[in-house]
Order: sequence, then C-alpha cells, then structure tokens
Amino acid sequence: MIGVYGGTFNPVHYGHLRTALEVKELFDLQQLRLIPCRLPPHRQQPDVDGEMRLGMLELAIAETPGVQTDRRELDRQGASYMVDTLQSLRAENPDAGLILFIGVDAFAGLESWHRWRHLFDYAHVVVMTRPACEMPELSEFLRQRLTEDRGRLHQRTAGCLFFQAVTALDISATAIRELIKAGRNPQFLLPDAVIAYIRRHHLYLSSN
Ligand SMILES: Nc1ncnc2c1ncn2[C@@H]1O[C@H](COP(=O)(O)OP(=O)(O)OP(=O)(O)O)[C@@H](O)[C@H]1O
Ligand SMILES: O=C(O)c1ccc[n+]([C@@H]2O[C@H](COP(=O)([O-])O)[C@@H](O)[C@H]2O)c1
Repeated sequence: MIGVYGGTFNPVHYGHLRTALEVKELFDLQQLRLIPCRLPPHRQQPDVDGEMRLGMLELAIAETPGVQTDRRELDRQGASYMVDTLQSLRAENPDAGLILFIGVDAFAGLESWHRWRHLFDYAHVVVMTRPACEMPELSEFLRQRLTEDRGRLHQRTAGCLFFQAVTALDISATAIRELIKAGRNPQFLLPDAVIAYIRRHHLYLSSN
C-alpha cells in the first residue's frame, strides 16, 4: 500500500509530520509520499518556491524510514491537480493499493477539486480528523464510497472513503509564518532543522 500526502508545506510542521507517521503505521504503508504542490489550484501562489519547500520537507523526514518526498508536482507545468498526480502514480504502480490522505479542512472543499470524482478511480481517500470529530455531511457520491472498516482498503486498490482520527495538533503553516514575521520564535512547532533552513534563507520575514 502506497500513501500520498499532498500539501503546500509552506513550511512543513509537526501537524503534517505527526499525522504522516501515524497514518503510515495505522495503514501499514510500505511508503508514504509527501508531495509538495508547485502551483496550488485553490489558493495564492506561495512566495517560497517549490524547491525550497521541498528542501524543508527533506530535512524534516531525513530520519523517518518509509516516508519520502516526491517531486512530480514540481516538475509538472500548470496547476498541481491531485487527480493528475494520482493518475501518474497509478500508471507507475498498476496493482498497488493507493491512499490519498487529506485533512478534514481540505476535505471540506473536495467537491471543488479538478475532476474530483476521478480521484476515487485511482486511490482510496482517507480523511484525517480530530478524535471525536463530527462526521461532515456527505453527498450521495461520497456516501456510496464510505466504509467504516479499515480492512476494506486492503481488499481493493482504490475507490473507498474512510475517516481516520489522528492526534489533534493545532499547528498551521499560516500561524508559523505569522510568528516569524512578528519576530517570534517558532521552535517546537516544526523541526529545528527546518527552522535553521528558514533562518539561513531569511524566509517569511516580510510576506504573507
Ligand atoms: N495540524 C494539522 N493536523 C492534521 N493535518 C494537517 C495539519 N495541518 C495541515 N494538515 C493537512 O496537511 C495537508 C497539507 O496542508 P498545508 O500544507 O496546506 O498546511 P497548512 O498548515 O494547512 O498550511 P496553511 O496554513 O498555509 O494553509 C492538508 O491535507 C491539511 O489538511
Ligand atoms: O486537485 C485539485 O483541484 C486540488 C484542489 C485543492 C487542493 N488540492 C490538494 O490538496 C492538498 C492539500 O491542499 P492544501 O491547500 O491544504 O495545501 C494539496 O496536495 C493540494 O494540491 C488539490
């Protein structure tokens, strides 16, 4: 089973990293791919370029076996649509189970994603929720794919929707950028190696 965890990662933080490790273990993934987007389809272009966001990700996971970065969205022209990413992973791994992991905040906008129904042709979708989080309202299309049995995801290679509670860490990249811009210390919200990279490259001092 291969996991896909996409994001802007501007910068990567412990909210991403802890949940990535938890789902890797819970779903018994052979590999979990952290995929930074080049051009987010749904928000402003990040002021830190993709290579730097990837560089920070690599520092963050350097000592986490089975978790790796994947630069395919950085190498692709145009908007970084997740459906294209899953299609290319499926072409490389025709028989493997694929799981796309998204946070419940990103899931809220899923039905506005490019060719969103086709995400399920290529992968399962697992929504990472807070423990005791209420189940969001689901459309008929999503209800039909919903399963409460994690084992089902191992019986098929794509097509299921599952909700997985993970440790709630109220950390966001936006809050980290704001702290740095205000001259405050972001330590303990993200790895020290990533903080050192941010300082070395003078990131987030003046922008959004
Ligand atoms: N603290 C967190 N706990 C669990 N999942 C998270 C957390 N932060 C982000 N995610 C999930 O990680 C993925 C990538 O998120 P992203 O890179 O946009 O981080 P972010 O902190 O939400 O960034 P920003 O504040 O810039 O919007 C999304 O699916 C998002 O839901
Ligand atoms: O494919 C799309 O249309 C699409 C629309 C919105 C978000 N996404 C992806 O969802 C992931 C999380 O997005 P974000 O904004 O939380 O970084 C990231 O990999 C985005 O590329 C993808």
